[in-house]
Amino acid sequence: MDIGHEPSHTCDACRDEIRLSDLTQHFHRAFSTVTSATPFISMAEVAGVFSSNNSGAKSYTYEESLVPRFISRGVGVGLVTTESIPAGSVVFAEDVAWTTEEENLGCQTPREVNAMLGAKVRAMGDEWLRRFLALPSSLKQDLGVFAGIWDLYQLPIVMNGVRAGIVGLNLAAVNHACVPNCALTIINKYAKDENGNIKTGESPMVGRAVVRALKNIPKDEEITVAYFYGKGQQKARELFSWTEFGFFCSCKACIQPKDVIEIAMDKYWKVERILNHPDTVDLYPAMAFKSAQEVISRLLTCQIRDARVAMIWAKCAMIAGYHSDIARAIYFLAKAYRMLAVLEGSTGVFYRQILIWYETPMVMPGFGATTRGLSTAIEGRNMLDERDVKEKLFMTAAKSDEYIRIHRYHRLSDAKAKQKGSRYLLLPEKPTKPKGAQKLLELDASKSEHFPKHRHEPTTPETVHRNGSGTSNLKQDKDKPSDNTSKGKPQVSKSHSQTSTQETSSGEVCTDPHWDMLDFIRELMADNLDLFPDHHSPTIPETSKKKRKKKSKKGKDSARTEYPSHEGALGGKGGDS
Ligand SMILES: C[S@@+](CC[C@H](N)C(=O)[O-])C[C@H]1O[C@@H](n2cnc3c(N)ncnc32)[C@H](O)[C@@H]1O
Repeated sequence: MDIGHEPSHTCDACRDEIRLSDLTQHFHRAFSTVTSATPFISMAEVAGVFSSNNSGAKSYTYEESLVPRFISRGVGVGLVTTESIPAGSVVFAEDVAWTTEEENLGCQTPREVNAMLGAKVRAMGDEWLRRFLALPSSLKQDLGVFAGIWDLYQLPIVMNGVRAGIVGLNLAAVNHACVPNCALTIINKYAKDENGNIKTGESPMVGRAVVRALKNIPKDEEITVAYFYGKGQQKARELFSWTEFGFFCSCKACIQPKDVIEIAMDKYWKVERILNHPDTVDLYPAMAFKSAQEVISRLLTCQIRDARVAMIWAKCAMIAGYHSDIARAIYFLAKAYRMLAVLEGSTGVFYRQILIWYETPMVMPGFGATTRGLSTAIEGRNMLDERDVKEKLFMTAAKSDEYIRIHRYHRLSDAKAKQKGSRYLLLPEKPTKPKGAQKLLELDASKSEHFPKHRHEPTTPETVHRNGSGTSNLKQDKDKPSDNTSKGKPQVSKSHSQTSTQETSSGEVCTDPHWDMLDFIRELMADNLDLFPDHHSPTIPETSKKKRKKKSKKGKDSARTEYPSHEGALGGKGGDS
């Protein structure tokens, strides 16, 4: 939808990818749909708020704070700010006139082209016509007044696979930059039938252009947008701008190439191919994530915060989805949509697509092809609240062909992380087989330690604390998987009550709510058959039976007082002990 080419369909560099497997095509199709301008009438209506024709609307934009100024011999005139513009602001939004390539080819002579463009421009209204005719052009004599101006100021775009050219009165002075400070979004208006449905067969009508600030733009800086998303090193970008747009890019990044930008652009070009490759997606997911992490950080370092970065986040989400890793997919999609909200506004087409995937990751193309990354949405949302998740998110510790599931990462406390040099402890994928009841309990205790803390889950561990410390130990326990051990071994409880809360030698409380809760309910059901007539005495593991024997010695009442909140939930008195 931003101007430029559709990577999979128009440029030579991308042509090979089209021949790749279905999956790659699927990826491309998914993105070409959302990146090309699609009919979106309501956005045009929303953008109407910013219309310069609307009285009082100008205060929402910075149109009045822009002046045309000579920039350089390479780029000619550009639009420069007369005051600073905060990131995310709409710099200007305006109606644009446009023609499709087909309409141009339909004309037999330059005179016909001029007449066709004249009709388009007149349709924009008198004021627009007047300002259009005031644009200077040396081609008026050769091509005719309208075509002469049009030719100099049009921006070529691709929409739904159709090549077109647009002209806007402010846009006419906005230059391209490979590292732009603004994002350009084009909104199309399509004719509607009597039922309000878009007449897809008809050429779109006049659309609007919205230019948003991608960063804080200081006074006296030129407003630039990406006519195309530059990738590769300067020579490659120059070649592309020449073949596709008819000028040798003379933006700052191309005139004075800096290593940091050149490396980022080159990496971006390579990583885009890596992320699109079906073998990477399927066989080398960790390599894909690591490459993505590197390129994102490089792009951001160069202040490139546009759809290129959002696209990488989105592609990572698709790779995670391919492996049923909902948690990572959600995180990646959240990153993408937050960035797109600034780029496109909350009603942008790409933004809306990503938001749909964020809400229902299962509808992403290719979702669930393998179950290597199996995780839950809750794990993903919890991760959004975590700091320093890079290691877990991008699986930096994994070998290229590995996939480390989210639940294996156990977050360490700051002190421990500093000591270990890593934020997470990587738990084994398949725990070793437990030997006897003791091992089983050990295993169970460790499971409960790294089980994701669900936001909306009842905070069982807090309620089972007997020492009156309330919530204080929950975080400690989470941070210290091995802290419930004394000399490296877990404190194994001897009685039922001790399995739930156990003071360690270090004075910390061990919690094992999941197992005990189940046992407790089973016991309750067994003891109250009249209340639970359907109860068929479930098979209780050996360990539980032993525990029960021991506990029966101790007495049921004591067990109940250990679990006041559970009892409350089951109709008992409840309350903290
Ligand atoms: C919409 S006009 C922008 C205003 C134009 N610079 C002028 O002097 O009128 C687009 C044209 O500006 C030139 N241009 C824009 N960005 C450029 C860039 N990065 N390098 C070189 N020329 C550029 C190209 O000739 C392009 O066709």
